[in-house]
Amino acid sequence: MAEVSRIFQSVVLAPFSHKVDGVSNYHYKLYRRNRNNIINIRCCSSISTAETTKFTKTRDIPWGCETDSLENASNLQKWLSESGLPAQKMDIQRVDVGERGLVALNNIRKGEKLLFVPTELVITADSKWSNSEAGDVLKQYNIPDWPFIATYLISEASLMKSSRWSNYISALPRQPYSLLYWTRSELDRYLEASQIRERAIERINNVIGTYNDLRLRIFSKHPDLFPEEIFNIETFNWSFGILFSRLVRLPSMNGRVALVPWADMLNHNCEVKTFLDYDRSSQGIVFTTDRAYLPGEQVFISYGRKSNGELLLSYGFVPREGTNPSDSVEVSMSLKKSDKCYKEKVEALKKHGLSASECFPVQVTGWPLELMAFAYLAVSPPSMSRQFEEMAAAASNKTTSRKEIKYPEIEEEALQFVLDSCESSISKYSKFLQASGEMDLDVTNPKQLNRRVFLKQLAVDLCTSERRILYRSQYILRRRLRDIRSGELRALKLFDGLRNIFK
Ligand SMILES: C[S@@+](CC[C@H](N)C(=O)[O-])C[C@H]1O[C@@H](n2cnc3c(N)ncnc32)[C@H](O)[C@@H]1O
Repeated sequence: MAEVSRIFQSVVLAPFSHKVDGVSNYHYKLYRRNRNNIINIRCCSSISTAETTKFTKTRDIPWGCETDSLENASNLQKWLSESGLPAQKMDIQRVDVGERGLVALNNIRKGEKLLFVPTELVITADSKWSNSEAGDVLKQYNIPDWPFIATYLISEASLMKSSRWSNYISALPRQPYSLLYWTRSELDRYLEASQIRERAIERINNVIGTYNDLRLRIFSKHPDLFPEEIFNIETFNWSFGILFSRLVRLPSMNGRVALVPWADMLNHNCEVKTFLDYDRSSQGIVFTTDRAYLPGEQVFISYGRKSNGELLLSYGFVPREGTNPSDSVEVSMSLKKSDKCYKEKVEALKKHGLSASECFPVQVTGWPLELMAFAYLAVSPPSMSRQFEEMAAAASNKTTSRKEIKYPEIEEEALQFVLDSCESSISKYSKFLQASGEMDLDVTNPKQLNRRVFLKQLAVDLCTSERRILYRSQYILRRRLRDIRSGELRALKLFDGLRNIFK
């Protein structure tokens, strides 16, 4: 939900390399409404690193529910009202976008505050542990909020009815949607063209690294409090999947991260700007509507200004093409190894925390200053070596002054370099999109087929939207280059004309 996924990258305990000694293997069931069709998926999946694919004993997640279960949602609703949630103007219902969601019961005005979930009904790193001994041990280790809450959630879930959160946990999806649950071969097969594949692999490895760190440092020393049957990579994948798709950062609570039961039934809409926050006057979690809703309409919030790739990564869905104003595509750019100044340029980039290959986000509306600075550096000749440092600094977004740098003498080459990078990306997307019709011919297992159809559809939606942005950039770049070249041609003609006069 609000801007949390990126934070994870910096807070997980990830001193571990990508070497993994345990790999997860799931059996799970997915029921997914995709646009107008319901696709039913039941399959087995595994998460593995590139190097290792070791299958361990299958362990099912014994808590949570199907992603569209209304029965569990109504038990949650009942428990929340009994626990102090005020009467609501919304109800959990089956919806077209997001399977379950909150639907207006009455007219809701624009600018109205909704929800008022009391802080006692919110899960944070300060929540009371039902197993207080386990909580006390974990607190001694100074664990960051994400892995701390992930462990808390598993601990509470394992206590089933004895946990005060049992009605909440029973209404959480047993298999939340996100790229965390795609196998390595699925990521390679469907997302090869998109940079989001790298982010997904990094995230999967971070979760495994975090779990391994907790296991080595804490769980193995307290097996009575953290038994492996409960605290294992499968349950950690589940709890991190829940956090990625439901945790919110509350700006008015000093940026605390929290799981907010009931509020986390709200689905995302790219056009909506309102988000969840703590309201000091009512001392509850609220959001203020930025449009009116009629009874029966689904109410939405914003999970943050995220690209389609980021939404797929954390939440497992891709908005309809052209509906996400925050959509962007990561374009990869690399220095040429044959560059005479390759070493000096790499050195300059290194000083600013960059490497010879970098990715930059491109939007329909344009590209960042950093991308142009990297392009200038990539094409600059040895005679400009004194400017390498300045270019590398501007390519890194760490500089405080985000001044646009311009080198008219190499602008054409730099734009051509950006165009080449976009075109090489476009060809990867086109290759995938062309082949996607034939991709499933080799499927022999019908159960796998449904999953493949579903994942492929998500990948096709993502790749189509990312390629669309690149097409737009290609158009703008070609026009700029044409203008520069025709300007040069005019200047050349003028020069020739003058020369003829003086002759
Ligand atoms: C915070 S939960 C929202 C409640 C969720 N629908 C449920 O029933 O538990 C986030 C999940 O809802 C679904 N979702 C939210 N917004 C969506 C959208 N615009 N399109 C499709 N699915 C969406 C995704 O599965 C996502 O992982």
